[in-house]
Amino acid sequence: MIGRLNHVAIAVPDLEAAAKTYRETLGAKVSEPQAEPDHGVTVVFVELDNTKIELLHPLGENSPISAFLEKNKSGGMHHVCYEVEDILAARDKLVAEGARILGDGEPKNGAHNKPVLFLHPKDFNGTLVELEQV
Ligand SMILES: CC[C@H](C(=O)O)C(=O)SCCNC(=O)CCNC(=O)[C@H](O)C(C)(C)COP(=O)(O)OP(=O)(O)OC[C@H]1O[C@@H](n2cnc3c(N)ncnc32)[C@H](O)[C@@H]1OP(=O)(O)O
Ligand SMILES: [Co+2]
Repeated sequence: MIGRLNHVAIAVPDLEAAAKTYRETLGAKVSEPQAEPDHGVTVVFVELDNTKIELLHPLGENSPISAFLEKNKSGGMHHVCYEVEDILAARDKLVAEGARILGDGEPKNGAHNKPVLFLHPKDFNGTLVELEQV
């Protein structure tokens, strides 16, 4: 069911500083900040040869990542995103097997304007998993 690793996300306390570190210290190609109000985050993508790093910062009052940054003041690994061909089929299989889909269970378009879902970290070895339909 899951295919390529689409991205690894890191929640950061200072998006501009993190983007500068990846661009200047690590010499990577880094996108401009992209506000994603429907997801309560602003994101920047670091383009690597074999995948992407998504740098995340809270946007708005009810960001789903605010509590995470409260607990992890320097930031930290937040989620992994796997690609799937059919996100509804993936969801139905996961639900049938007892996995918890976060939110209302309906896919919403993510930063790549493709449908995404999130799976509860407690069901996947303490790791927040995002699925993106490609
Ligand atoms: C623009 C879209 C973009 C894209 O790629 O396209 C994105 O990726 S958007 C990313 C931001 N959106 C989300 O993360 C949506 C899904 N996340 C959530 O709904 C919440 O973050 C949630 C429910 C996973 C955690 O929310 P919160 O931290 O407020 O809840 P709790 O404090 O009650 O945490 C419950 C339990 O889970 C542990 N936890 C929290 N976050 C993570 C994490 N990132 N990885 C692993 N574990 C996590 C937390 O420590 C609690 O565990 P406990 O043992 O009970 O302390
Ligand atoms: Co993501």
